[in-house]
Amino acid sequence: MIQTQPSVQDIERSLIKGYRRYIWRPFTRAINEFEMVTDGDKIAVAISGGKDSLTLAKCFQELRRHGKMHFDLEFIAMDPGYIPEKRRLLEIDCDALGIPVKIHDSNIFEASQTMDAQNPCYLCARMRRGNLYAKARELGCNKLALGHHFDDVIETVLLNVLFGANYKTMMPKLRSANFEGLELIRPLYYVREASVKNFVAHAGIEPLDCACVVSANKEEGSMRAYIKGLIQQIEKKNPNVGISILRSAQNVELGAVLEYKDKQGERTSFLDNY
Ligand SMILES: Nc1ncnc2c1ncn2[C@@H]1O[C@H](COP(=O)(O)OP(=O)(O)OP(=O)(O)O)[C@@H](O)[C@H]1O
Repeated sequence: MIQTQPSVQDIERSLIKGYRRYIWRPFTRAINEFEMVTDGDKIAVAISGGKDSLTLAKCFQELRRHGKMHFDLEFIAMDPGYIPEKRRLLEIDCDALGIPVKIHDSNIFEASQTMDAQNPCYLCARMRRGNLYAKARELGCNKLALGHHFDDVIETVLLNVLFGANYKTMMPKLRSANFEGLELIRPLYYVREASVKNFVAHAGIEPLDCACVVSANKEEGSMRAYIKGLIQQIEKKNPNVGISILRSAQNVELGAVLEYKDKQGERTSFLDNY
């Protein structure tokens, strides 16, 4: 439902005032703690049109305006083959939020379905990432910022443990293996999804939700929804469970695991040094 539209200035003010505690501070904390931005950077902010990336774009605009660092921004959106209404909504939202987005076309929806009709989502995600890196490079950027948030991070940890039989977190930043010199950053790392939802509703924006024409990522989607529900259940007993899951990635004791893999995939068993 589209609500009364506040002005861009009102939205920007609310981000650093009303949402200071829940969005602005955790955003700047992640930027500083993980050293995500340095002077001279040119950052491509990837906008899918969803609530998270729209919020991320506003955070970056405010950081450039109020922060001490000097950096450039590009706002990029890849149209993977959205239906015209979705494409239009993306344009309307960016316009209402004062985000000068550059939209480029691709046929990723169609290509991933043609190449792997059974499981197009995996391919689609990989092609999407590659496409965004390539666009960022074309625009002379050295960083690509994505809208993943705190809940994405902790859900990923549990998805990996409960369904993937591995312990892996989503990293706040990483170097691209295929695009040398490009880094991926996730500045909403400490921002809760609920806060993003509130902010976007307050801004009177109707974000794109699932714009996928396949909607075949049901399995991934339903597992993630299940994990989300699970975390909400546990939060009733332990409101800090989310932080606990996040912190678990900072407290891994190598002396108390059976085996671990290093960056090259080399395995070490506890028996090797017993
Ligand atoms: N078509 C796209 N164009 C540009 N960036 C994209 C696109 N799709 C995804 N991204 C980037 O990748 C991130 C993660 O994608 P994902 O599909 O998980 O998010 P989403 O649920 O579609 O949208 P959002 O994260 O914006 O709410 C997005 O936050 C955004 O930064």
